[in-house]
Amino acid sequence: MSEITSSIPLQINPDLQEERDKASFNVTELTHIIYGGIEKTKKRKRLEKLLFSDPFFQEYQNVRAFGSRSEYYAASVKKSTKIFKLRRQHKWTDEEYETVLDICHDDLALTLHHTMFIPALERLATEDQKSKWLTLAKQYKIIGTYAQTELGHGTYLQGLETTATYDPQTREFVMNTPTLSAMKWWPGSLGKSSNHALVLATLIISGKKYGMHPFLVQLRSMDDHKVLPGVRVGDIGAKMGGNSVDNGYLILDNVRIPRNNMLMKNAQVSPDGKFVTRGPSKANYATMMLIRVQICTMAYQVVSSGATIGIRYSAVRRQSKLDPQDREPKILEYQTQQYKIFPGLAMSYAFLFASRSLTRKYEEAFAEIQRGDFKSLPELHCLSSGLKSFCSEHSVRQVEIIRQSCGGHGYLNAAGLGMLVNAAAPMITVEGENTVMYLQLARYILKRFAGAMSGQQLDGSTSYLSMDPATYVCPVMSETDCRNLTALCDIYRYRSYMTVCRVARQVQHDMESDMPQHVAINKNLVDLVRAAKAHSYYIVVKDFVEGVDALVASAPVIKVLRTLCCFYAAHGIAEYSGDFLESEAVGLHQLKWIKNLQVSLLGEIRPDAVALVDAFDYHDITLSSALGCYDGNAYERLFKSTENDPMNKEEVHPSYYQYLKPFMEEMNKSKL
Ligand SMILES: CCCCC/C=C\C/C=C\C/C=C\C/C=C\CCCC(=O)SCCNC(=O)CCNC(=O)[C@H](O)C(C)(C)COP(=O)(O)OP(=O)(O)OC[C@H]1O[C@@H](n2cnc3c(N)ncnc32)[C@H](O)[C@@H]1OP(=O)(O)O
Ligand SMILES: Cc1cc2nc3c(=O)[nH]c(=O)nc-3n(C[C@H](O)[C@H](O)[C@H](O)COP(=O)(O)OP(=O)(O)OC[C@H]3O[C@@H](n4cnc5c(N)ncnc54)[C@H](O)[C@@H]3O)c2cc1C
Repeated sequence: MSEITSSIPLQINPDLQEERDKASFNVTELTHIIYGGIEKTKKRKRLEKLLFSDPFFQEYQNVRAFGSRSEYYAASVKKSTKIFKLRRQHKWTDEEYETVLDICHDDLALTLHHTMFIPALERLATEDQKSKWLTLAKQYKIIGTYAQTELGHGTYLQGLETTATYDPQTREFVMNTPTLSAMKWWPGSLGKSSNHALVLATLIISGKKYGMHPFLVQLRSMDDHKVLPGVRVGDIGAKMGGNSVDNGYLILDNVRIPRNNMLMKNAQVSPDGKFVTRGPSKANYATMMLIRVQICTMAYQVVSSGATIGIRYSAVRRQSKLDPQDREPKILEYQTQQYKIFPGLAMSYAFLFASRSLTRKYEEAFAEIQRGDFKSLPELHCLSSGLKSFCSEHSVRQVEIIRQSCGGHGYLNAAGLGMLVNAAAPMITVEGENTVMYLQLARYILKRFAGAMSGQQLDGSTSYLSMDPATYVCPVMSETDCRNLTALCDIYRYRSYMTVCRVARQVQHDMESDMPQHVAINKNLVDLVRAAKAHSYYIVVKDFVEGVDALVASAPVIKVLRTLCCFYAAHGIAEYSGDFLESEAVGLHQLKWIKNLQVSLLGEIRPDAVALVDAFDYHDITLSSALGCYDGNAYERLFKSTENDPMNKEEVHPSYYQYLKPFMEEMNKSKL
């Protein structure tokens, strides 16, 4: 009788325990730093316990893995409503609620209600409108979404075709979808869940267009959820990931809404049809900016989850031989394995500090904007556009590398990595496609560079563009200098300066050669994106260095974070060495030293790798990975996961009787 069972051992896998025993620092201390203090960590733990003591959250994982699209959506609606009810029952603050959403770590069917609908009402509605709709939305008496993108246009907002035509007779707006390409297409939670939508449409008064504005439109009956007259709405179909969300389409046919359903904080239409604006026209883009900032935090969560799975699994998986006399080593011992996974580990901490710094800047600027002071809006727009693109691009790519590093098992849904990559992939597209957002940053950088050239003193993230490049000497004079974080940061800064300078001069030269501006810009788009990427890389490295420098922590924690920071910076220079050489931020000698350092740091990080991911303190249900579980019993958990596979329900699958049996009978009878 075989001894093989799918029961999970109670003890931690000794291979993982061994890793934890040799950590050079206190993991709990680092966890507190990550979550913003001991109280916050404790609160998160309490919330985790409360949520996951409900068996539903475990069952949900099975539906997610094995259910049909419709079952998965239904379970996710259930999950959303459970969380909403718990929020009310326990009177969670906004911060506690955000923590719960982080713990849940995956798309809720009603996600748009809290990620965009409520924030949009908060930012775009007048106080009167807020007291009506925001209150209803926060009490879940209405469920809404943010319907901006159309089949024909997502990026180019000036191209949106949905119209809101003011009728002064009835004091209503008439909402219309004039063409196929004008139908709303993509908004999350639109297809089946929402009964209201914030529809972004072109305002028309007396035949004149006044740009894009937000209109609150009821889509479904509050009695039976049936679609209202003039509204056509549905789900747009299965996607690569995020299939718990009903991204939808919406067609409006002469749907009339009261005048007061236009959100009028930034622009108003008076009863007799007069249009008045307050603040800059881009104030209506405020919700997008918020989510761009949040995507940086999501990118941190994505890459740190991937790193946790990859590192824990690599510490319990043994394969092949290093020392012919010894047993098979943990795959984490292979330098190549470290080279695949440790960049994701270092990136996690880099993005933690960068997203924290960006969030702080956003909050400061938002407070100013609330007071009617918009001066920091352009800087914030460009910083958030660049970092949103940089963090999403790098995190998704890195998690895919980690998935590959887990060999065959990484390809299983039970590993959690494929689902993570597919769920995270849209971060690259949503809230502004990355290339387009990099170009927004590049446009800003070019203007600032031109300002610096004409003697303006710059401040904010681009202040370095007023540097005198002639004074630059590579600050790495010897191999030991390579560990100097400020020196590494200076190298990034100079690379960015030179990349910006080169493209700015090229654009200027092209324009001086009588090329129309749009032709000159398009001819240099690739280099403009390069400049935006170089700038964003510099900002992330700078935030990491400054974040570690400012940390109040024990010496071992500071030491390990400095090592990671050094590795992150050195790795980037090694990976993009062509750019760094071309810009003469480093010479060949420096590059060689930095590459040596990059590889030798792998060995320094190795003993602390497991502890560094343990510090993220992800709950097993949050990670949802047989390979990345805290106890390291990966094989048992993989085998256990097959029990829930509906394919294994019957000893003989019904398809046998339907197809295989008759086929085999026919084959057996055949004389050929
Ligand atoms: C394990 C953890 C798992 C966690 C979960 C994992 C994964 C989750 C994955 C994904 C889910 C992520 C998030 C979920 C939440 C929401 C879902 C997504 C919702 C959406 O997806 S919702 C639609 C978003 N859809 C866009 O995002 C459209 C992008 N397209 C634009 O945004 C514009 O169209 C633009 C900017 C390209 C051109 O706009 P335009 O044509 O009007 O302007 P123009 O080019 O003329 O520029 C004139 C002047 O405005 C300035 N300017 C522009 N924007 C500004 C702003 N915001 N603030 C201040 N200034 C701004 C410029 O800088 C310039 O300034 P200047 O003139 O001084 O140079
Ligand atoms: C999962 C998911 C959820 C979403 N949720 C919502 C939602 O809730 N609400 C909502 O309103 N929308 C939503 N969207 C839509 C999303 O915001 C858009 O898809 C996004 O803004 C990109 O626009 P697009 O699809 O028009 O891309 P496109 O602009 O068509 O991009 C296609 C290509 O064209 C290039 N391109 C376009 N313009 C330029 C340019 N000016 N310069 C250089 N290159 C350019 C891009 O770089 C890209 O390579 C969602 C999308 C997804 C995938």
